[in-house]
Amino acid sequence: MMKPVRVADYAELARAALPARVWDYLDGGSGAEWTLRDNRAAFERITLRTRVLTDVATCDSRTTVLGAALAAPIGVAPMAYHRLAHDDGERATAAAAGAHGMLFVVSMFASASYADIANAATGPLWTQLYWLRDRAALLDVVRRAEDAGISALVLTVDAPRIARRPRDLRNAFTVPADVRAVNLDAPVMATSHVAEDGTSAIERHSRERFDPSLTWAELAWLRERSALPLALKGILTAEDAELAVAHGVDAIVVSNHGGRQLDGVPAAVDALPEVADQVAGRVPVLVDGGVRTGADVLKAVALGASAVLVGRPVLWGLAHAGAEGAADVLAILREELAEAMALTGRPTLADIDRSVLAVPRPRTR
Ligand SMILES: Cc1cc2nc3c(=O)[nH]c(=O)nc-3n(C[C@H](O)[C@H](O)[C@H](O)COP(=O)(O)O)c2cc1C
Ligand SMILES: CCCCC(=O)C(=O)O
Repeated sequence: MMKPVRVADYAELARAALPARVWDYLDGGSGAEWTLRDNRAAFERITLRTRVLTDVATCDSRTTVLGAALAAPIGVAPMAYHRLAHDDGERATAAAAGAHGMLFVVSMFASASYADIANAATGPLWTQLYWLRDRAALLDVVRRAEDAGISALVLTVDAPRIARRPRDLRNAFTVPADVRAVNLDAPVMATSHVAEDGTSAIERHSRERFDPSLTWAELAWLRERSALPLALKGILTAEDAELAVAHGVDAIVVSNHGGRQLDGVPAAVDALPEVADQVAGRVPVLVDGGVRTGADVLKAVALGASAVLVGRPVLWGLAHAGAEGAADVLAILREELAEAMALTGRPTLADIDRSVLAVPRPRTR
């Protein structure tokens, strides 16, 4: 292939670089992958209203989210095991995000230590958590993150367990022995590496270790033990957004886990207005799922997002060319966002409101 010029170009490069079963784990979704497809289709249904002659000589995409100063309202979504994509793993991702003034949300299942990631980082780092049955192990991860200077916690709430993902079931997917979630103690992790026909080790592992009995009231347990800001990731309704604010959460990430949890929930960008309207600016609202172009970022901001998170494309870049590939993916998004701002006549993020959105075209499917 010629030099990649669109984020989507990196998908084919990554597929060619990775073993099929690893590609399937990164690329795949749950069920019939309807929600996975709709995350993209929903962005493509939204058309834009341009304004002209507004002086777009300088377009400023800088913003601050939970104290993190960003060059653009873009971050890397938490994803497990970046070393599946490239040996340099999360250290490369941290360098790439930092090079573009973007946020990196480190997964609880990162394959590099928080300390090593922080050493490679030049920008803000948050970390994602799953609520483990073993509270001591959960707290241990929080302490490691705090010690490394991580500045916010993102609790994922759409995964009381990891959903059935047909590709991983067919492949009996296991995490390779040399790729480890090193911020979790070995005994906690053991089952992720054990093969068993017709099962996914990740799904099995989540059933053993994640605590599905978590309720709103118990969030206080974590708040009492860490002073870091707390975001909830995986909110899709106004009701849960209101509960999150009522429980003192500092930010919300509207997400369907990249179409990897309940198949049949709406596209993330379609759920965003409901959540943003309910929250009404009380806390920042972020969104992830299907962001592949700078215009997608602009659409999300118009619908009320303070920032977007980008998942798979960062791993595509890593798989193709390590830190350089991941950095190029982020560079393309940043350049395309600046272009979308200029060509819609919105030179600042504050100018990007719903007036930039045309009435969505009717669905044709
Ligand atoms: C390979 C992979 C691993 C993921 N691991 C995690 C994780 O450890 N924790 C989490 O909260 N979300 C995880 N996610 C979900 C992402 O944070 C994010 O919601 C999703 O990938 C965004 O959609 P996109 O890939 O279409 O950009 C993972 C997604 C992928 C593709
Ligand atoms: C046990 C690791 C879970 C990673 C995850 O959230 C995903 O694959 O979507």
